[in-house]
Amino acid sequence: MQDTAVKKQSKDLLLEVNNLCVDYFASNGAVHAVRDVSFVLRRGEILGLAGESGCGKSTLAYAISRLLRPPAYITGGQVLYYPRGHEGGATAAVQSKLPKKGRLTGSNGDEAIDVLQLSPSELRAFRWSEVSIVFQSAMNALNPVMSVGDQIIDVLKAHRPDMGPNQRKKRAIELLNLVGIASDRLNSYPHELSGGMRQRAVIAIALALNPELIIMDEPTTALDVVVQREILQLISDLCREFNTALLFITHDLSLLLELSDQIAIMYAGKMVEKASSVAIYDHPRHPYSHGLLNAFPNLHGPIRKMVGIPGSPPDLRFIPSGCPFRERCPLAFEACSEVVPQLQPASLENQQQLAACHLYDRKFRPQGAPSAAEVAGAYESLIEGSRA
Ligand SMILES: Nc1ncnc2c1ncn2[C@@H]1O[C@H](COP(=O)(O)OP(=O)(O)OP(=O)(O)O)[C@@H](O)[C@H]1O
Repeated sequence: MQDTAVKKQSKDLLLEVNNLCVDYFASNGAVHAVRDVSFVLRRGEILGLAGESGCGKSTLAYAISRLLRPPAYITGGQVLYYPRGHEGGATAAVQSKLPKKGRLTGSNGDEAIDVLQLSPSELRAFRWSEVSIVFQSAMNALNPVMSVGDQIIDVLKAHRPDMGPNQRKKRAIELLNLVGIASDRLNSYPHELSGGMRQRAVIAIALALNPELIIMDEPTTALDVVVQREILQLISDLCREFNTALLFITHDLSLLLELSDQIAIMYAGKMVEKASSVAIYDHPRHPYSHGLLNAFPNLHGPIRKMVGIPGSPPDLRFIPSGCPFRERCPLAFEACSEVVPQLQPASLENQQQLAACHLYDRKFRPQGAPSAAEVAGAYESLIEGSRA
């Protein structure tokens, strides 16, 4: 029974990122923006990526979608994409543009595409039909001199040559309705729509070709809180309805708690914790995750005392030895400046909650992991100390 379950789970793999590294070769030194990041994303899963500004979230998203431009270079690692089977909803025209030759065998034994090796034409097919990308301030990226309907129809024209004009128009109306925009807005121009509606139109375009994965980088930051929540709910409902996986990036961890199945937390280019949203909310293990969780107001759950994290992240050109968070960590000890911690299960009870922190490694801390209260207390003392 268990074997079948494990096999089925691994069959659901959609994206596998292995030891990805990205540097910006700036004139004043190489900025190590993404450092040895590994994670998997399953079909239909919503993964939230959080971390302070500058920790490498956008760079990671650009690297996965092969949108990096010099001076950014991928200096190591692998991005594997597991294409859907024949039963999937993709159009045959689009499927055929993905390479058949040179496929690798992924970690679950299935055929995988090596995204970092795709040719420009394969990349175009991959980006629209398999992966849609919505980047920061996307709602201002709509073409101001084209109606929203025509912008959707344009995407269909380019990628669905099998569709006739009537089918394309019908699909554009269907997509607008899906995101809560009435059909009579088909001929509206972006300036005739509110910010929230423009963002909905962008989501409709992202969904146009039934992608398997949508990557969204801070898509709602320009909106007020109420509209932001409506849009997040819409995104989550649509992803659940179509079993679309979502990689959602924000610096606001509280937004991710409701939206995501899994949350990954980045600090100074590294992934420092990955777990289900419930586990992160109930008991964040990495001291950085704890600090981040208490740095934002939360609309639900018990009231938490907002404390913030004193100090600032390191310059990514000169990353300190050992744990990159140690200089701000209230519980850092000797090993933290000597050994780089690796992501590993943080507790025996939950092997799926991974943290890159020596506090959870018996080799370095034989007395066992600190309790949540201990981490909170250590933060309070740190803050008191920084005020004194
Ligand atoms: N063109 C560039 N040249 C040099 N360094 C860069 C360049 N673009 C980004 N960086 C640096 O790379 C690091 C990661 O940036 P990135 O934008 O990926 O972070 P982020 O977590 O997405 O931040 P934000 O939430 O502010 O978008 C930062 O330290 C940033 O200063």
